[in-house]
Amino acid sequence: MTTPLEIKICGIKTPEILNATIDAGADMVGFMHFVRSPRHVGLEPLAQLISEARGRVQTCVVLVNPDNSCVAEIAALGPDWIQLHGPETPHRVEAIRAEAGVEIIKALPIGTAADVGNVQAFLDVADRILLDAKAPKSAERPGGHGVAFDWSLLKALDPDQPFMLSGGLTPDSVAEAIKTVRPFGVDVSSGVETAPGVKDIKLIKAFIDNARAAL
Ligand SMILES: O=C(O)c1ccccc1N[C@@H]1O[C@H](COP(=O)(O)O)[C@@H](O)[C@H]1O
Repeated sequence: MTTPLEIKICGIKTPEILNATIDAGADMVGFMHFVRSPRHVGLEPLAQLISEARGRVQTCVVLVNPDNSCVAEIAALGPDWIQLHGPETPHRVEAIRAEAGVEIIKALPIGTAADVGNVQAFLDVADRILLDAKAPKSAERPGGHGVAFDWSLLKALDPDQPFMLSGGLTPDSVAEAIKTVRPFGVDVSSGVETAPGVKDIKLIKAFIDNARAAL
């Protein structure tokens, strides 16, 4: 399925929210498998969620610097994508892609012009690049803080290079983000929650509707 804008709703934990998100028109759903996240989903519920979503929406499991056994466990569940959201090097991303046999989204933290310069090194080893805000220094996890970054930094990117945008997007800011940055896709977690890890279907629907209306 080709869509002009790919919309990913991340941090889904329950079948109710999964089904409502699919009904609302998301292109991809993300499941966190990282114990320090308030959106963490263990292996058993993860298997059920992926199975329920299969063929209805693209599925993505978000991992942070996973070891080989974690990669193998997740790959065995058959997600469409694995998102690597930690300090994985290009070499490690390439190895995980080969080991898992699953398409890879590499998330990269953006806070400075030098961070934008890092993107180039991942273009050949990841299937998609996701640009996210850099986590606060004291943070216990590298993403999902609901913090935006300075989108003007992205002017330094090759305009023909597709990327997904995340970091503090909300139903109120997503249209402006799309018009300003022209990303291939958008990704949200905190901005469609009422508390960390608690998704709200009205906010999810508003995010998707506002993103589609921005095109
Ligand atoms: O959501 C988390 O808890 C999380 C933990 C570890 C790595 C990534 C995480 N979330 C991802 O961060 C971006 C942006 O999230 P937000 O919209 O700013 O809350 C998104 O890809 C989340 O999946």
